[in-house]
Amino acid sequence: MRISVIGCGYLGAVHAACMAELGHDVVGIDVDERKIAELQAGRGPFFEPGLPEVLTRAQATGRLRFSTDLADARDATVHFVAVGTPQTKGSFNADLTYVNAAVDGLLPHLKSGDLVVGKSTVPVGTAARLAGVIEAAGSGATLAWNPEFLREGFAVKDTLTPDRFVYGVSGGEQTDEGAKAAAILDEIYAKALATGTPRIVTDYATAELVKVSANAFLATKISFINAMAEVAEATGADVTQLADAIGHDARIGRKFLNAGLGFGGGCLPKDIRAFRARGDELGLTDTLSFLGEVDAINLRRRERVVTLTRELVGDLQGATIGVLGLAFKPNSDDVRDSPALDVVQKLQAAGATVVAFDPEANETAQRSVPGLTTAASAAEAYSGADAVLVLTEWQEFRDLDPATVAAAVNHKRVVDGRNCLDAAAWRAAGFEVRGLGRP
Ligand SMILES: NC(=O)C1=CN([C@@H]2O[C@H](COP(=O)(O)OP(=O)(O)OC[C@H]3O[C@@H](n4cnc5c(N)ncnc54)[C@H](O)[C@@H]3O)[C@@H](O)[C@H]2O)C=CC1
Ligand SMILES: O=C(O)[C@H]1O[C@H](OP(=O)(O)OP(=O)(O)OC[C@H]2O[C@@H](n3ccc(=O)[nH]c3=O)[C@H](O)[C@@H]2O)[C@H](O)[C@@H](O)[C@@H]1O
Repeated sequence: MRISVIGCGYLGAVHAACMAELGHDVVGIDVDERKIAELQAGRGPFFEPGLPEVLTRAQATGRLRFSTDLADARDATVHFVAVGTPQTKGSFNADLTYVNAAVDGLLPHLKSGDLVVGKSTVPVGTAARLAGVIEAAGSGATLAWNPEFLREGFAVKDTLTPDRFVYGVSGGEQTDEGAKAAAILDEIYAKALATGTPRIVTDYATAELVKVSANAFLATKISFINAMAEVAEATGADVTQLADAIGHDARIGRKFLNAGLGFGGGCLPKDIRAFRARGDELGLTDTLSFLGEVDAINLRRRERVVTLTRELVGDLQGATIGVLGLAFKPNSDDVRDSPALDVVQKLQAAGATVVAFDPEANETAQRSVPGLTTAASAAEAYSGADAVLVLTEWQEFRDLDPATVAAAVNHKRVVDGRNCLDAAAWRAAGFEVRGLGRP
């Protein structure tokens, strides 16, 4: 299959490389020349485990190319749209500027029989509108919506072996057009389907809603456990033991019950806000109002870490804080809406001197917060600190030897923002330890 992927960010670059890995002939297109240059050189433009290997392998076969020119999509018959849908400045709505521009830009290059496949996360109703735009242009191309569920840090594996495929097609699978679109997607994903991966073929609206409701559910699960952390803090209970205990119930499950600093990243926060905004437009304000609470609980955790730090050090003004972790989660260099970076900025605003280290996100964090002081290692970040904050649970921070840290800091105080440290071992090394929802 000849494929184009429009937008080569965290989603599109991985998708393009993995489609070539599956044997397809792929051109990845992005307006960002820096990203395309990095991809052409066989490097990911961001940190994603396994991506450079897949890129190098696919490029060596000649099946994967990258370009900044949308006209290079003209030889492909399937066009994945993987551009960003960020939060609109000043509102909760998804900004559809990039999706609209990508589809408009594709129109002159589409031929009869071509399939445009939306992968970006969009408000329900977007696919039907774009299908109308494509139909009106008269090329004979059609549209499917095939939402993506990959997690950063596991993006290659999640793309090649997802938990399920969802195809939103015009009128569902019963129509000729829908059946044809589903057959094309089946051919593209044949390898994963052959291993029994479930596939749900549905209409546009359901496919769009599957994506945003999955993210809303995950965000709700995290905020639920963080609400329990608040209750634990008020009562002396231990939220980690609570999560283990309720997680043994198979109906609840232990995954996504890690209390701590909460969710961030380029998706969960903006997706729950965009879902609420779409709910308002649909007259469903009350129905989705709980997502406002999910958001509020999540943001309170960031304040809580600042409060705990203030309790430990007394006055934040003039205090030196060693911060371990800047990325929104481990195994990523993504700092979009990173809870860690938010805490850093709050500490700075309160007058603290922050020295931060992240194994992969120092650079992205500095781009996002110019003037941020980053260290070349964890040891450099915590040396001389009045308190050490662990804000992203990288394995190397879990593995820190408390005695080594104790010998380097100014005061033995640690805030475990991700409940990832062995509190007893740190206390044994003389540290005052504060966690979120743990005594
Ligand atoms: N990052 C993730 O883990 C996942 C993201 N998604 C969704 O996928 C979409 C993309 O997300 P990310 O890859 O994280 O965003 P991103 O910001 O990393 O990448 C978007 C890319 O699109 C490019 N772009 C914008 N307009 C363009 C145009 N007209 N033509 C060509 N390229 C253009 C940008 O330069 C950028 O490189 C969003 O809707 C997101 O919600 C869905 C599942 C997972
Ligand atoms: O739509 C998207 O872009 C993606 O959003 C999330 O993936 P991702 O943002 O890569 O990362 P997650 O692993 O979901 O973590 C999100 C945030 O929640 C936090 N989290 C996660 C789990 C948990 O138990 N507790 C918790 O605070 C993480 O630290 C992180 O900040 C979803 O998991 C993906 O299925 C989805 O495709």
